[in-house]
Amino acid sequence: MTIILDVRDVYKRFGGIEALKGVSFSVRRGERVGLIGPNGAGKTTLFNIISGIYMPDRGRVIYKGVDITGWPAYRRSRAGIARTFQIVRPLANLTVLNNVIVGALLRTNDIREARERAMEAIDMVGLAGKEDILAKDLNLIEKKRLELARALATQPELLLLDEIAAGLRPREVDDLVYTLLEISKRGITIIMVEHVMRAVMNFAERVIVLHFGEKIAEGTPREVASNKLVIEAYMGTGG
Ligand SMILES: Nc1ncnc2c1ncn2[C@@H]1O[C@H](COP(=O)(O)OP(=O)(O)OP(=O)(O)O)[C@@H](O)[C@H]1O
Repeated sequence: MTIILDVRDVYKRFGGIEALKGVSFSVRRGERVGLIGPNGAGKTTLFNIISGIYMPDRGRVIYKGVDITGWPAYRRSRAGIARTFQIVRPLANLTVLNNVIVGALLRTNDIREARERAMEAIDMVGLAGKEDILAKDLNLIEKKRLELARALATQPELLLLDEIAAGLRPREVDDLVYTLLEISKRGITIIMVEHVMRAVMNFAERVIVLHFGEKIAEGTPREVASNKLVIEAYMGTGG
């Protein structure tokens, strides 16, 4: 199986805080990976480094065999790396369709193609029929689906989800995981940063655990859930 992403010995410091201390891992094409860890473990920082918002102090990010460590975010987006954000901020006064078209336009300048991609993405996330609703009139789960559609409209090969299940009820979490599994079946590689264990355990094939900027465990959801270091990390911080 081909490796789509290879994070090699990545370090990142913010002033006196070492947010990442030599993190390495690989992700296979089409894989579903969960990235967990207590608050402040470095998960979002790692996403920011993969998506090009931050540069690492040391280490490399290899995507599809190419060293993209120095690439700006827009270039990574065009190369097929997309992400959703922890706090969903759709353009409130635009319709669902126009919000997703804005996403699609990151990848193409052709408005007709952008519209087509947007309609496909809206369908994939289960918002078909809601194209003309204003984003501000959606409920939380619909806003999450819209955020997902905006990322999908860029036609990603690698999708980074930052706490997409936060704030949802268990039933909504399960519905969203179902949608994500369907998206994964299309061959899109997904890395999920998540505190909602119900989502990670039902979605991920493999889970990577960060704690104080270091990878402390990696394995199937069942393996990491019973890992002593992981249990101690969560108990120690209350995270
Ligand atoms: N831009 C920044 N400036 C200063 N410190 C930062 C910055 N971004 C992250 N940090 C610090 O780096 C550490 C890792 O933060 P990060 O947000 O990556 O953790 P996280 O695992 O995503 O946490 P959470 O689960 O709470 O979102 C924290 O101590 C945080 O305060």
